[in-house]
Amino acid sequence: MAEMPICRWGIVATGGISEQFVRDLLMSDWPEKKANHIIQAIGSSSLEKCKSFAATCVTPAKPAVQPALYGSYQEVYDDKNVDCVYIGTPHSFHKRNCLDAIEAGKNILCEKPFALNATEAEEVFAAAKEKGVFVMEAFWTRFYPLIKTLQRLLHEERKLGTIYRTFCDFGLDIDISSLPETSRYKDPALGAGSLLDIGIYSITWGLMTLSPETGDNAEQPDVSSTQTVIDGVDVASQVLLHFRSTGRQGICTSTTTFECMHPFARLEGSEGRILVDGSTPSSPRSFTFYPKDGGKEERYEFEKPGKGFWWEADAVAQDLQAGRKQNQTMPWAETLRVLSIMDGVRKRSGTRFPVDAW
Ligand SMILES: NC(=O)C1=CN([C@@H]2O[C@H](COP(=O)(O)OP(=O)(O)OC[C@H]3O[C@@H](n4cnc5c(N)ncnc54)[C@H](OP(=O)(O)O)[C@@H]3O)[C@@H](O)[C@H]2O)C=CC1
Ligand SMILES: O=C1OC[C@@H](O)[C@H](O)[C@H]1O
Repeated sequence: MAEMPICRWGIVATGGISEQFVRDLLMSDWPEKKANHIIQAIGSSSLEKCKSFAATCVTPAKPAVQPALYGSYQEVYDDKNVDCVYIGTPHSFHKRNCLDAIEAGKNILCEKPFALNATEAEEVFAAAKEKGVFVMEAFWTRFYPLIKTLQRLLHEERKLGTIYRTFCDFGLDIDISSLPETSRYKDPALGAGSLLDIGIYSITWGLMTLSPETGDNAEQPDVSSTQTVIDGVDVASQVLLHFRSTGRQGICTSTTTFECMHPFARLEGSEGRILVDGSTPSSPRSFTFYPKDGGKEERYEFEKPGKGFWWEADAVAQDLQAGRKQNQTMPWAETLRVLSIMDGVRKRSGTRFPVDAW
């Protein structure tokens, strides 16, 4: 058996998600741990900010290795001791950050959405292929043991019999008008909008539960959609997926105007239904199977100390150890599959980013 890999991370940006990621990786143990992680370097727009981030999230964990602290992202890319760069900037910077890291020969785990549109993502993947580095979208939810169990029950054990429909809603109550103009929830230049931020999870739930394959082998569903747009920012999206080969339908909704109800997802099939719950669709904790014949319900609960970012991080460490350039759970083609669905949704409602070609 291969030794447990060690991954030395370079963290790019010191915002909310970087803090959660770093705190998780500095935990000593978690369920099904498959790798060890070192926070090797941190880069920020300012050295002061970087130091303050490290004092808050790294120092209290007393790690054996103290990270190098930088007042720029480039120094992280250039740090010879960094195996993989984690990118936690707002969406609109992902492409630039990825290209810079690739240029320096670094492997990458980049936050969701991987880019503003599929064209941007293709550019990054082409550069990664050319340079021979690993790149993955940090779609953490897909790496939860809950998801793996659910997919096995649905697609291998046929727990629901013939799958008919999936409903998933991700709602957050965000008073966008009260936020500063520079907020990533408000500024279209930063990729603001409910679809790319949280609608991506509802679409992913539709794909994961209705379609057994991922990436290149997966069916691309027909899509219809509408969006509500206020001040150039979509605040509500409904995306309907239709898989021609099976007739399965996904009703995938999201909004920043209202917190979603719980359970947040319902899967229907010929043998019954499954309700999925957790704090948000990004972080599911349990699901319950209700048989159609009125038999006894079956509940599945999953332990999750911390936030649960280590599962994706472990997967990256294992891929790097094995010399893989893509991850099987979140391959490049799957990132493109989701982005092209979201491109279509935005095209239909006319929500454009400055970089969109249409
Ligand atoms: N997987 C998940 O569950 C989550 C994923 N995300 C994703 O992570 C990304 C970042 O989100 P989040 O951490 O909430 O964002 P924050 O606004 O909290 O932080 C973003 C950081 O990016 C850096 N940055 C660089 N340029 C800018 C700029 N012009 N405006 C704002 N920030 C800038 C800053 O760090 P510095 O100054 O140090 O360079 C800033 O702190 C998004 O793409 C989002 O979709 C977010 C939340 C949850
Ligand atoms: O990925 C995310 O999940 C949780 C949300 O709060 C956040 O806005 C989003 O980026």
